[in-house]
Amino acid sequence: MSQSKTMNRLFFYMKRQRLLYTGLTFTMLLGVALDLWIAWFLSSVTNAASAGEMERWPFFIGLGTVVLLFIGLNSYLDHYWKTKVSVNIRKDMRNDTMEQLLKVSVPYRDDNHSGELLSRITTDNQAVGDGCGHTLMSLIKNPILIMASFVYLLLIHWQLALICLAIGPLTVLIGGIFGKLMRSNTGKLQETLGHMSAFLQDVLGGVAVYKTFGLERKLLRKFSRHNATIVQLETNGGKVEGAATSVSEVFGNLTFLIAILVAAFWVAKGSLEVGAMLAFIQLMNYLVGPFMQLPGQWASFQGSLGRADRIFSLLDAPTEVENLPEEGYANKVFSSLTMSDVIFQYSSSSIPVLDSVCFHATGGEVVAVVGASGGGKSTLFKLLLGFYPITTGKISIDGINIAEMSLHELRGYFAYVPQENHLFTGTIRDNIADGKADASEDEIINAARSANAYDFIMGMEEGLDTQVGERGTRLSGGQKQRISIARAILRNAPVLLLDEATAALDNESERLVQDALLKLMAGRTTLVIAHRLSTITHADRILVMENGRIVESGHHTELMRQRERYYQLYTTQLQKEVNHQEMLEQD
Ligand SMILES: Nc1ncnc2c1ncn2[C@@H]1O[C@H](COP(=O)(O)OP(=O)(O)OP(=O)(O)O)[C@@H](O)[C@H]1O
Repeated sequence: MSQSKTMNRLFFYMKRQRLLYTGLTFTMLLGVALDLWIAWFLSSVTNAASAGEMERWPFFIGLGTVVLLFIGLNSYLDHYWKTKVSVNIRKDMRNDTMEQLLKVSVPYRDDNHSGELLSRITTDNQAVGDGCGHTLMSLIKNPILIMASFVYLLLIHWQLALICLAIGPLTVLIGGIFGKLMRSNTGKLQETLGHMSAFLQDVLGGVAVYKTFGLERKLLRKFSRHNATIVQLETNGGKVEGAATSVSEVFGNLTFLIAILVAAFWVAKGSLEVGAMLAFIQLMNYLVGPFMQLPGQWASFQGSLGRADRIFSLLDAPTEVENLPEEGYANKVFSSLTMSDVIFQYSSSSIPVLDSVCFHATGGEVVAVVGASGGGKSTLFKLLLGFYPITTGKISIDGINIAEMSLHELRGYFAYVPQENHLFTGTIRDNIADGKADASEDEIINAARSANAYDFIMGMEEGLDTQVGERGTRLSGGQKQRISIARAILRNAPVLLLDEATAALDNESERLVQDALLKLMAGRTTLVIAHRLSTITHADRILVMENGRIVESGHHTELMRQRERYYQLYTTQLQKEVNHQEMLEQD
C-alpha cells in the first residue's frame, strides 16, 4: 500500500480523536511559546544582572514561578493526551481488527496462520498507536519549534541565524534516506515476528506431543533460527537508527560549535550583548536538538506506517459477511436438504475433492456418511455450512438455493458437533450457554442433564462455574464431548451435523456420550460422519464416499446384502474389532 494511502486510512482513525488532537495542538503551541520564553528569560535576567538592576529580581522570581506552574501543567496535559490519543486509536483499531478476524472467510483463514494474524492485533496495534501519539506529535512540534526559534534567532542576529539554518537541508536528507531503510527493515522484522508468534502458538498448543516425542531440542533449534533472524533485523535497525543519530549529531554539534564561536566573536567585538548570546545558545538547542531528533522520529513513524499496512491488509481481506450475525440464532423449521451434482475443489488444489455429489435428506432422517480417510466427508459438511462456495452444482434447503440465502440464515439450520470439541476458555456454564443467546439457568441445567453431563459437573467443586482451561484442557475427552453436546442441545437447530469422534473412550464414557447423542438426535435431521460403522446400522441411509464421489447409498441391511464397498468396510472393521478383543482377552 502506498504511503499516502496508508496515511489516509490512518487519518480515518485519527479524525475520531479530533478533540484530543485539538487539545494537543494547544499544548504543543503553548509548549513552543514556553520554550521561547525560557530563552527570553535567560537573556533578560543576564542583561539585568550585567546592568546591576537588582530591583527587577522580585518580578523575575514571581514570573518564573507562575510560568513554571504553566510548564508543569502543560507538560502533564500534553503527555496524558498523547497517551490517550494513542490508547483510543489502538482501541478502535483493535475492535475493527477483531471484528474483521471474525468476519474473514474460511479460505482466508486456511491461508493465514492464526499466530501471524494475532500479531496484527497485538504488536502491530501497539506500534501504530505509539506512532499516532507521541511520535506524530513530536514530528509536528519539532519543525514548529525550529521555525519559531529561527525567527527569534533572526531577531537577535540574522547572520548567526542563517549559519544555524545550514543544518536543515542536511537533516531532511538524512531523514529521507534513513526513514526508507527503517521502513523496509521494520516490515521484514514484523514478518519474522509474525512467523515466530505462529510458531509459538503451534508449540504451546502441542505440549503433549513435543513432550512425548522428545521434540524439545528440535523446537528450541527452530526457535533459535527465528530468534537469530529477529536479532539480525533488530541489529540492522539499531545500525540504521545509530547511523541516523550519529550523522545528525555530528552535523548538529558542528553547526552549534561554529555558531557559538561566531557569536563569541561578535560579543568580543561588541556587536552582541552577553544576554543575547545566552538566549542564542538556548535557542540553538531548540533548533539543533529537534533537527537532530527528526530523522529518528521520521524513521520510527515510517515503522508505524509499515505496521499499519499489515493491519490494513487484514482489514481488506475477503469477508464472509458484511455485518456480524445475531448471536445464537437457530431456525426452527426444516423439511428437506438436497445436494445436486456438487463439484468442489479447494483453491490450493487442482483436483476436485467432491465430484458430482448428489443426495437428499428430509426432516427427521438420519443420514450417515462413511468412507476411507480423505474421501471428502468433512468437506461435505463444510460446504453445507457455507464455509466455501461450491464450484458447480446446487445445494438447497427447503427448496431454496443456499447461495441465495444469507450465511446467517443458512447456519441457523445447523447445530454442529465437531470431532475435536472446541471449548472456549471460561466456565462450563459459559461454554454450554454459547448454544443459545440469553439461555436461562434452567435451560443450561436441562441441556447438561440431557447431555449426561450434569452429574460430572455437579461432582466438581465449582459445578457449572468450573473453569475448563485453554480449549478445555482441564476436562477429559468424554466430558468435553458431552459439554459440546449440551451446547448443541441448547442451540435447538433442526439439522444436526455430527462428526463422530475417532478417539476411543472407555466403555462407560462411550455409553454416556452415545446416549447423549441419541437424545440430541431425537426429532432432528442428522447427518453423521461415522468412523465406527457399528454406531450407524440404524441410520435411515448410509452414503459411502470414496475419492469425492458417493459410490453407494442405502440402508445397512441393503448395503450388506449388496456385498460391495460398504460390506468390505464393515466386515474389515468388524474383523479388526474382534482381533482387538481377542488380544485384550489373551493379555
Ligand atoms: N482446507 C483445505 N485446503 C486444501 N485441501 C483440503 C482442505 N481440507 C481438506 N483438504 C483435502 O481434501 C480432501 C478431503 O478431505 P476431508 O477432510 O473432507 O476428508 P474426510 O473424508 O473427512 O477425511 P477423514 O475421515 O480423515 O476426516 C483431502 O485430500 C484433504 O487433503
